[in-house]
Amino acid sequence: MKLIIERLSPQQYIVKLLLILAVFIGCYLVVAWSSYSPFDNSWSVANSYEYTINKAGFLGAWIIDLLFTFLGYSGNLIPFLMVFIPIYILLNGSENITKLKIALGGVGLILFLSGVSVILTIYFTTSYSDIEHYLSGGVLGSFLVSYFYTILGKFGLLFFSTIFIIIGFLLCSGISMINLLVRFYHWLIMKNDDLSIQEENETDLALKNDGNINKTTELEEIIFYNPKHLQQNEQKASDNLVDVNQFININGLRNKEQPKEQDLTTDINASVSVIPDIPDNLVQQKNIDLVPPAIDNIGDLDFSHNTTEEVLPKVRILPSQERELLNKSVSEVDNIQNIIDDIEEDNHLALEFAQLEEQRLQQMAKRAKEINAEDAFNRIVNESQDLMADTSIPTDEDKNKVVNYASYKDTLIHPALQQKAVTNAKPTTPMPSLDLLEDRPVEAHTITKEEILETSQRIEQQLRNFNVKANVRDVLVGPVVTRYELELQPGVKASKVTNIDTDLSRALMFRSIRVAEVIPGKPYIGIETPNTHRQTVPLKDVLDSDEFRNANSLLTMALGKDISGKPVVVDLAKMPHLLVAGATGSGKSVGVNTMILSLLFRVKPEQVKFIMIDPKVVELSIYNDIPHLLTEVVTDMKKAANALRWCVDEMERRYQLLSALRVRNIEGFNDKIDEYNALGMPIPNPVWKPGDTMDTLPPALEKLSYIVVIVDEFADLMMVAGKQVEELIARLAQKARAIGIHLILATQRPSVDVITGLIKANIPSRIAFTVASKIDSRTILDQAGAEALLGRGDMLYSGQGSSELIRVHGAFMSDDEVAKIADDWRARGKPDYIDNILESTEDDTDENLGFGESSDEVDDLFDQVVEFVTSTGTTSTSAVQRRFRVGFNRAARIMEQLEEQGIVSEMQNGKREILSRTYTDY
Ligand SMILES: Nc1ncnc2c1ncn2[C@@H]1O[C@H](COP(=O)(O)OP(=O)(O)OP(=O)(O)O)[C@@H](O)[C@H]1O
Repeated sequence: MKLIIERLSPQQYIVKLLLILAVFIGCYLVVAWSSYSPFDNSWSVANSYEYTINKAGFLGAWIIDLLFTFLGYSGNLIPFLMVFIPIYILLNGSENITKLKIALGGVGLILFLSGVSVILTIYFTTSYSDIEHYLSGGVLGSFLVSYFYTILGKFGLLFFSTIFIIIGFLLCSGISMINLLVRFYHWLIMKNDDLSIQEENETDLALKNDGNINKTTELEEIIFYNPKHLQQNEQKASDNLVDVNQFININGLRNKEQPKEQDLTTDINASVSVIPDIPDNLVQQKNIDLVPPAIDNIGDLDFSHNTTEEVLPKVRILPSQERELLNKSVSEVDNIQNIIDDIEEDNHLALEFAQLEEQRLQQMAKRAKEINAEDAFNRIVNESQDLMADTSIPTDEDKNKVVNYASYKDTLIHPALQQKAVTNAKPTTPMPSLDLLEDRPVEAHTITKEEILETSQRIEQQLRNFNVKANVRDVLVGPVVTRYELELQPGVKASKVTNIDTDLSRALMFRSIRVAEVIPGKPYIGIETPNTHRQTVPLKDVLDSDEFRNANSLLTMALGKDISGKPVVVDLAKMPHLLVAGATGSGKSVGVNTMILSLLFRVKPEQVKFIMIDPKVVELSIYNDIPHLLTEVVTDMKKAANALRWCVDEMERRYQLLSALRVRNIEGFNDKIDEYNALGMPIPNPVWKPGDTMDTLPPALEKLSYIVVIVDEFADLMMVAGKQVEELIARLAQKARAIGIHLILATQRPSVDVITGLIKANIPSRIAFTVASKIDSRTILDQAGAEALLGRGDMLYSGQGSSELIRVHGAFMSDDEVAKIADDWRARGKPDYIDNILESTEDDTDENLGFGESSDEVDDLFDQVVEFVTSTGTTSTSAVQRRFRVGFNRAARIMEQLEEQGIVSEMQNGKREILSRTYTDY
């Protein structure tokens, strides 16, 4: 049993002692009250007996008589109040008692008793001259009534008495009316929760005991309990020293979604990973006919737990499979030879089958000849041969070569090295189906209500040790973390809790905790603690949600699930650019893939195009040749800078088009094109010049597609061409929103030389995965928090410059799933690459790009540009570009030279200021 030792000051000791004394006096009065007789020797009556009837003696009789005389019937309350009020105070923290509280309590009691006495006098006294009134409202009631009756009347007396009773009660109890109602509401909810959990437990236990349960129920709800653990939990609950805070509202503890039947074959893979050893007595054989898991899964077993006690109490598992799997781990590895023998026997059977088939075909050919249907027969045979090409049966001669050559088919390239192992048939559905993603089972929660209540108490206790008084109000059990929502005592700053987060996580023995200072819509702060067993969030679950399906925007992307397990869906068009940063291995690539796949499930190539930049080569190359690409995945960083430059040029071109059509954005532009096409009057391209294309007349305008530029490792790009890239990105980020170009920049180096002030100022939406330090977190989000994340897709999202952070558990998908979707799109069409995206323009040769260039050489146009800048007051690189008809890079380089010479300031928030208008000074 755990003891909580509190240190008390001498004053607190005295208060406690007085309260205990009051309880004893109260008990004495209760005895006196129970044996009170109006004929006893007492203050108001004197009888002829020598002895006292009252069991509490003369004193007891005397006090009770006094109470009755002065307070009437309400005197009955006093002995009981004397017992219960001190007990209540003792249980709820006598250290909170102050003189003011005592004074208010006293006043409250007087008001309460006065109100009650008046009401009793009015309703229970037949006549004011009657002696009875001593027994109804007492002297107090009769005095108040006789004095105020003429002033207030009966109604007035009743009205004020009721108000006095309410005010008196509130003052005595020290609670606010609103608080009272809120607590009552919480109590009601808790009760419902208790009932449903009890029902659930009963169902589960019934299932466990009932051998004749029907199959569907069995498939949906097989939950095994470790009896020892249950016992421990019961013990724990009864051992709780501090009273369980009955107003804690726990949400999300139960899994709302039950696994589907088809999930059950894979269910076992997830379940066994936490079960090192299940005692035989827990294993119940059920007659479920399911495919046994592949032998590879044995490798997934997690043997890090040493005892079954550590195994969490509720585990969703299929017993027959689990036993099979465990047996296999030992026996099948040894019996590989047997398996090979089996395969050989299978091949033998296959050969026999082939021979029979051949005979059958010969007979059919003969029959076809007889009825002159040779053509039809040949066609059928050819089709079926095509179908069987992949599964042709080896002959005896080939049998020995199977291992070496069978899978090469018609090519000399090893299948592992083939870019596209299979050429898929063109899919029939208009968009890729979600069936391409794996069905991953919903994993059961392993945290119990008792654990939650115990942790709540530990959190409150630890906070109290740090002089923070707070009470846990709500608890939210999510897929990866549990959030305890605490109400801080008025006047306590949330930052006080944030400052002690490390000490708190050590004291509470959690790997890390995160303090959410603001919970939108609630007056609480949140303490997020990691769950012992984290659930994976499957991408399919998030994409298959109403939130994703019903989103209107074309550029809607799913991120994962929030703390309560609700899908989080964001709109890239509104962001309008996104910065993703996190330490290596934190889940960035999976996160970026989630975003790309969300788009690939929604958009057609003509609607959205991608430019993918991937210095790591392996991350995005899987998307090569999908029809959405504007150019092949860029891995050379010099070319990547050209791609960004192309985007800037495209942006300028689009702005010209928008202004020619007098529309404000890409949506307006596309609507206008649709409108005129529908009228049969396609709009000729207004910015076309002869020679731009082979046409002799301006070609008709087509709808513009959105362009999403994804950079997987932004730091590499910055290293190769820092200044240029920074400026290009700043220009795109500032202006590209209206014309539909959006950037997603990911980096694993969240330092200020990569995520520069200029980039941050222009990219308001950020995602931070786990990082090493608070400083890194501040670099990304402008606030701490990301250092307390748990890795593997755990992220904080801050949208459109908002300081409010949403914790999201990223969706997960395997590389195979990504490949399947990319293959699906490849089978639908070929990309239409634009040739010059990666090429540098004439004046943007390597030298001019700034790679290896000497900054000492002043550009030929330098003087003219200075004159232009100082005379017009413009410092925009694009203005220089237009005025002098040079490429962006050259113009940017000249501006840098102007900066070096102190003529213009350095770029701040995408702008430069003119520092000197008299160039002759230099
Ligand atoms: N949402 C997720 N759910 C579960 N596991 C995840 C999730 N995201 C990532 N992981 C796990 O974390 C590992 C690392 O993820 P990922 O490769 O995306 O990290 P990264 O930040 O891109 O690393 P690097 O920068 O080194 O490429 C993955 O192999 C995967 O096992």
